[in-house]
Amino acid sequence: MPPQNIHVIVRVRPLNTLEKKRKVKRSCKVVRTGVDESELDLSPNRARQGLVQVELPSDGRRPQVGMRKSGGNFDKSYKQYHPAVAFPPSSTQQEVFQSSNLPSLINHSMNGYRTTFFAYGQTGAGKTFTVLGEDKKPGLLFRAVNYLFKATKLKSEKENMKFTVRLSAIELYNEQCFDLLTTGHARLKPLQVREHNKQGYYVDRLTGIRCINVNQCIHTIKGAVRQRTVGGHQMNARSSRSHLMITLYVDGTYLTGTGASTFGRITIVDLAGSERLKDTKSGNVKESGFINKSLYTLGKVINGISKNGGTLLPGTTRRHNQNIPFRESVLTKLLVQSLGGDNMCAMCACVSPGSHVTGETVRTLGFAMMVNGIMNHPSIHIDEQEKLVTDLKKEIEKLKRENIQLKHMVIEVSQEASLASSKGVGGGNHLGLVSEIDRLVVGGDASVGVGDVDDDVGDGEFFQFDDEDEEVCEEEEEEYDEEFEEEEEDYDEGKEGEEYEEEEEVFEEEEEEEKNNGHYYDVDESSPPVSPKPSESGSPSLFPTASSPMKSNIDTSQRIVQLKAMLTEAKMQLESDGDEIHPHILQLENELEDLQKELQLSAQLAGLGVSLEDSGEDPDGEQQRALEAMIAATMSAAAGGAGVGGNGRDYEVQDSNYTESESDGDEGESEQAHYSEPESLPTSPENPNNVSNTSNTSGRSNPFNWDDSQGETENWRNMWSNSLRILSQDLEEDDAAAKLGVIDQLGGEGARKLFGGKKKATKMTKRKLKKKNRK
Ligand SMILES: Nc1ncnc2c1ncn2[C@@H]1O[C@H](COP(=O)(O)OP(=O)(O)OP(=O)(O)O)[C@@H](O)[C@H]1O
Repeated sequence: MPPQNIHVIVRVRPLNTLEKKRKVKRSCKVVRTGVDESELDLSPNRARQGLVQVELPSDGRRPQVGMRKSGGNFDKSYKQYHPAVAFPPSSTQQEVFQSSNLPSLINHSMNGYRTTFFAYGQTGAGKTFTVLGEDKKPGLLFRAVNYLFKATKLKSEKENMKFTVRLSAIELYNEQCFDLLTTGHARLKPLQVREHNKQGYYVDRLTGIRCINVNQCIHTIKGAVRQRTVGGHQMNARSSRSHLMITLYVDGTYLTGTGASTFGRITIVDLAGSERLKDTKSGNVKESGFINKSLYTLGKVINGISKNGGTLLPGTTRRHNQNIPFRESVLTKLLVQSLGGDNMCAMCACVSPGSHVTGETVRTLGFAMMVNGIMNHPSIHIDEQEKLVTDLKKEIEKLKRENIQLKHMVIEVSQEASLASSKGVGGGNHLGLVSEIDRLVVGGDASVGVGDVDDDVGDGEFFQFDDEDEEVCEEEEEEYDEEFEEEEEDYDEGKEGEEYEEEEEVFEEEEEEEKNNGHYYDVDESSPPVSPKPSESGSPSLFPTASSPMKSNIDTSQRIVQLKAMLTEAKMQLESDGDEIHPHILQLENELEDLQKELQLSAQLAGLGVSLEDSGEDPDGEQQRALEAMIAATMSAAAGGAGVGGNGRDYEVQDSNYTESESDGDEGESEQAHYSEPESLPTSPENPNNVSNTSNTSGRSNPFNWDDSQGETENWRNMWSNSLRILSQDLEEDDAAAKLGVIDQLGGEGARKLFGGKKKATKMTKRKLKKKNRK
C-alpha cells in the first residue's frame, strides 16, 4: 500500500449548559465540512478539504496565539485550519463515524493491517463523548464494533473466510499500564510495556477476550470502561484521568486457496485531555502532571516526526529515530507505529467552540495539522510465531487429508487388483501381466490348444471384460441355462426326441472336427487332451506335426519363457520403485514353472504314451525303437539342463509313481536337476542321440549303447512306461480340474473364450459336463 497521511478530522462540540449560561462567545466554527469528498478521495491533497476558522481575541494589550501585530496593537484576526473533515457542533455521532475514516480502518484491519484511531483535545472538548458517547448516543467505538462484526460476516461469506475477534483494554494512568479486563489485584497491578525487535512495543501479559458477537463485545467494553479512572474538576465533572486504549484484534483465515491468515487490529484511543491547572483547579497535581507530560511527549514526537520528513525511519529500536523522543512516555511508545510508522491512523481533534479556550483550541488544531502532515507506510503485520503455528497446523491438516486420500487409494487399488485377478482383467502393468499369466496357467491361451479365441487375445493383448461384456455374458448364460435345463428335463423324462439326437450328432461332429483341428480342449476325462489318436491302419505319429498339439505346446513353452521374462522384469521394476511385490506374482511364478515342466512332459507323453499303449500292435518293434529314441532324446535334454527350473521343486521318478519333492533350496541345483534320474539308470554320454546305429541282442534299439546282458533295457523301459502313463493321467486330471474351475469362475463368456470363442463351445462344454455328471 502506498504511503498515506494520517486522516485528521476536527469536531467542534456545542456549548454546554454552563457556557450558554455564561454567554460564552463562539470563537471556533466550521466553515466547510468537506464531508462529501472525504469518502472518495484519500490522496494527500484531500487532507485540506474541511475548513475550521478560529477567531482570535484581541484586547489590544497582549498577544494571543496567531495574532499579528499591526501598528503597535494586536488586530483581531482569524486562523484557518484544513482538516480532512470538520464536524460542526450539530453533527451526529453517526455522521462523524461515517466520515471519520473508521470504516476504512476497520476494513483494512480485516485485511491484516494495524490501524489506530485516537481522539485528542483539551479536557472537556468532547473526546470521550466522541469515542464512547452516551447511552442514547453511542460513540464511535461501539459503532466501530457493530461495523466490524457486520463487515467480518460479509467478508467471510464473500471470500470464504473465518474471522476471530478478540478484545483488550488498557488504561495508561500515571505512566503505567493497567489491564481493564481484569479485576481485583490483577487490575491494580501495572503491566510491562516491552519492545520486540520486529513487532515494536507491546503490553506484556495483556488479557485478550474473544468476542463472538456485537453484544458481548460491547458489554465487555462497557465493563472495562467502568473500571477506567475518572475524576471531576471545574472544566469537566467526569473527566478522564487516563488514556484509554481499546484494541480489537481481527484474525482472519481464508478457508480455501492458500489458507492464508491475516492478523489485523484496530485500536481506538481516548486520550486524557490536556489541562491547565489554573483552569481546571484539579486537586490531583500528580495526575494532571502525568497527563500533561505524556501529551507533551506526544507533541514532541509529532514534531520530531514532522521534522524527520513526516515519517519514522524503519524500525523502532534505539538505533533508529534518535531525535524522536517516543521512549519518554508509555503513550508514545504504544502509539509510535501509528505516527509515521507502518500502521494506518486517523485522528479526531476535539475542540470547544468557546472563546474562553481559544488558545487551547488553536493549540489543538495546530497539533492536528502537524499530525495531518505525517505520512504512514501501512504494511500487513504478520506475527511470526502465530504465522508459524498457523502454517504448521495447516500443513498437518493437509497431510492428514492426503494420508486419508492415500489410504482410500490403496484400498481401491487393492480391490481393483483382486477384482482384476479374479476376472482375468488386465488392470495395470503388473496386474495385466498377472491376468495374462493367470489365464495361461489355467489354460485360457489359444496357444495351449484351446482354439480360436477373441482377436485381442490372439494378438497378445489381455482379456478386457468390461461391464457391457459382463451383461452380455450374463444374458447369454441365462439363455443357455434355460436351454440346458429344458434339455436336462427332457433327458430325465426320457423325452429325447429326434431333434435332440440330431443336435447331439451335430455337436459331436463339430466336436470331432475341432479336436482334429487342435482347437478344442476337451474336459471329458475319457478324452485325453493333447494326445493325438493313432491312425487305425498306419503307425502313430510320434513326433509333432503342424496340426498336432505338440506344436501348440512348443508355442506355449515359448510363451511361458516370454512371460517369465516379463514377470522378472515386472518384479525388478516393482523392487526398484520400492513397491511391494504382489504375492500373486510369486504364486504365478511357481505356477509358470510347474506349467513349463508339465508341458515338457506332456510333449513327450503325446508321442510316448500312445506308442506304449499300442506296443502290443507293434510286432516289428519299429515303434519301440522310436520310443527308445525319444526317451534317449529326453534324457539328453534333461542332462543338458534343458529345464528352466528355479522353483525348488523337482519331479522325482520312482518306480511306477512320481512325487513332488522340495529341493534343498539351491536354485542352481534345481535348475540342473529338472528331472531327477533313477539312480540305477545307466547313461551313455558318449553317444546319447545316436539311435539308428545302436541295437541290442534282442533286436530292439539301445540308444545308450550299454551292455544289456542283464536285460536292464527291458526293465528300464517298463519302469518309464508305467511312470509316464501315470503322469499322463495325472496331468489330464489336473487339466480337466483346471478347466472346470475356470468355467465356474468365468461363467459362460469365460468358458466360451476358453473353449472356442463360440456359443456352441459353451453349449458343448455344458453337454460334456452333463455327461460327466451322468457318469
Ligand atoms: N458533540 C457533543 N455533543 C453534545 N455534548 C457533548 C459533545 N461533546 C462533548 N459533550 C459534552 O461535553 C462534556 C465533556 O465532554 P467529554 O467528557 O467528552 O470531554 P473530554 O474531552 O473527554 O474531557 P476529558 O479530557 O476531561 O475527559 C460532556 O458532558 C459531554 O456530554
